[in-house]
Amino acid sequence: MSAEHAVIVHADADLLAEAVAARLTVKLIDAQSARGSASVVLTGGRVAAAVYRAVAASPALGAVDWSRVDVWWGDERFLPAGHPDRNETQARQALLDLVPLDPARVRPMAPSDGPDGDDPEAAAARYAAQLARVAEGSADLPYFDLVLLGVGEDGHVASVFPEQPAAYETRPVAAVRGAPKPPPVRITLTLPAINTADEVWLIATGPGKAAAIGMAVSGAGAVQVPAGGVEGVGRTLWLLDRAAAAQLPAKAVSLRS
Ligand SMILES: O=C(O)[C@H](O)[C@@H](O)[C@H](O)[C@H](O)COP(=O)(O)O
Repeated sequence: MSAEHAVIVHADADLLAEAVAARLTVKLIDAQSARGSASVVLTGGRVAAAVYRAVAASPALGAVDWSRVDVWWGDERFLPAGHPDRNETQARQALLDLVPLDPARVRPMAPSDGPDGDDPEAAAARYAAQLARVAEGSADLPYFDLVLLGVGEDGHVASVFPEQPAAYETRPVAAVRGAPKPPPVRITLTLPAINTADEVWLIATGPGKAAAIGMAVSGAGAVQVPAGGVEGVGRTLWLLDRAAAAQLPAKAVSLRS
């Protein structure tokens, strides 16, 4: 059971992106001061991209030792390298190419024109092997300080979509075919892998997410509403704007700005 579960609501999408960017910057700094490095798992989507842009524009950007940040992805659209719709491409353009990361510590999921060609199952297995190589001891996964997640209108997180095979998956990485959100072919960490993180932040804006978030926070099952199956080891944060929080009971909201 997560040690802490909180729902923080900000006035609008712009303020949310700035607040999450500030929170992310401090989280990286605190992780580095505690462990010597910070490990973050990125996601895709419009809200995540807005957060990355806000981090890049932050006056505190240089307070992070970017050379000691490990970057993973929670999911990826299975497209050719450099494709503008790849989550890696979006993260690099918004933030990663603007900070002095150690390239060896940035680990994108394989593109569809990479070593595994257009075989997403092989690419998923490759990522699982990469994760295991960096893991300590007998673990299958490295330590994740933080997993960032957007939330879909249907309650998906990463590329774990309701009622799809990845929602039942127990292995850490899965290939996704037939995703309802284009593109149809993806690679994703599964909920068991996501839930090994010390913290997981679910970040969403807009009225279109309100119903799924209301169900997820109220205890909907992880297969029907994957966002409802997210549980960080130390902390689970819902970081929302007012529109996305509109169907939450008042008692569910920890802070409203
Ligand atoms: O590949 C993707 O698009 C993401 O991994 C996906 O999980 C995204 O985070 C949500 O669909 C929310 O996207 P928006 O923030 O754009 O609504």
